[in-house]
Amino acid sequence: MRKLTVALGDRSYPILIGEGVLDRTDAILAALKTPRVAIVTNDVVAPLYLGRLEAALRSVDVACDSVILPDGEAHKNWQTLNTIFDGLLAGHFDRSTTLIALGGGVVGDMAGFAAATYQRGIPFIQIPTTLLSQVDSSVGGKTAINHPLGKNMIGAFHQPRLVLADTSTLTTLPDRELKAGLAEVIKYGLIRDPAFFDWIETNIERLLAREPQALGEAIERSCANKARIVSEDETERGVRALLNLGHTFGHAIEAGMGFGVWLHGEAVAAGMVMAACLSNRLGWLSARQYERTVALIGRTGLPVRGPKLGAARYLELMAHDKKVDAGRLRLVLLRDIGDAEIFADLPAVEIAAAIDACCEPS
Ligand SMILES: NC(=O)c1ccc[n+]([C@@H]2O[C@H](COP(=O)([O-])OP(=O)(O)OC[C@H]3O[C@@H](n4cnc5c(N)ncnc54)[C@H](O)[C@@H]3O)[C@@H](O)[C@H]2O)c1
Ligand SMILES: O=C(O)C(=O)C[C@@H](O)[C@H](O)[C@H](O)COP(=O)(O)O
Ligand SMILES: [Zn+2]
Repeated sequence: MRKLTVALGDRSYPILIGEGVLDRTDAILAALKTPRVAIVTNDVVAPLYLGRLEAALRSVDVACDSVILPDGEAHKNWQTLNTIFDGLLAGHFDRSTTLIALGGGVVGDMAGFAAATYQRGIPFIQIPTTLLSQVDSSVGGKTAINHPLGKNMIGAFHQPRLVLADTSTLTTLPDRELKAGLAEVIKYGLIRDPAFFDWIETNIERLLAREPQALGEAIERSCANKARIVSEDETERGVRALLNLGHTFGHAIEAGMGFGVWLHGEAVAAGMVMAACLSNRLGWLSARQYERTVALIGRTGLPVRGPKLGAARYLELMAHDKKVDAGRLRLVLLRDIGDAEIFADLPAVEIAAAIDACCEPS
């Protein structure tokens, strides 16, 4: 088992990574206020892992109920969030209850937001079961739902008490979802960890073949990068914005195509290509490093081009980005592989040209 800590003073919490950590009731018990939990999951994950988690909890006398959400990004909205509140209220869950998110990033973001707001805030635990959620969304306390006009527009920062990333759950994950998770793994290399980028280049076939040792290392190095950034800047006043590389373009793709058509990781992959292309056009990222970026994303089987929505539509959607400051669009761009920076006041004509250059031909 691998263990990391997100260092946030008295709100610090452990991330346990490894095969079988879902059954680590000792860690769960240590994170509970009282032996009562509500598990939030979805109708794909429940038949796979809910019974096992419930049995483990009951074996140590923890009372548990569950709320099962419909699967998918299209359901990351108010209506589904309300079903969590309905379940919690109907079951007379009080403020001493701990909520457990069992599933991918959609379940984690929604359960986390429910925990942040139910009776003004209850503790929660993340048990991520997709690669993307194990390397990114379960760590750091960003919780949210979507709005038709934009991604994650309504949410809160609310840190979990514990993250249990059981790598054995990845055996049931579809290939498309595994690749989507690798987009966020590549992101860490691009924004701050050039040695990790080199390692991914060397090991991408092992990752795609789901070699446990390679996946474990990728998850640990990703979480270590994220934990460090979150510890430095919990609420995105500065360096945390770098975790948004490719996301301003990517969120436009997700909203523009309709939530769930492009997976988050796929949209981020195409968005990172756009960000790298713009960085190259502006003279910051060398042609060689731009080519390496596109090549690695392509070898992963992720899209290296966005859908042809038209640059004007992209820019319209990107204007809703949460990094917009007093009406000024801000984008994360690359000076080099492993060296990212946030920029404002970029020429719109250059942004549009990069989008056009990185979209599918009509
Ligand atoms: N909070 C954050 O910091 C953060 C970071 C990155 C992404 N996100 C959000 O996370 C979401 C994407 O997360 P995701 O990629 O995990 O998608 P997801 O939650 O939709 O899960 C992907 C699919 O895999 C299924 N699934 C989950 N675990 C499985 C398993 N072990 N075996 C088989 N199927 C399984 C899910 O039911 C779903 O159909 C987006 O909404 C994105 O905005 C949040
Ligand atoms: O944790 C963060 O900070 C991130 O930006 C991680 C991203 O991968 C994630 O997709 C996040 O939800 C995007 O944040 P948002 O604030 O743009 O919604
Ligand atoms: Zn993301």
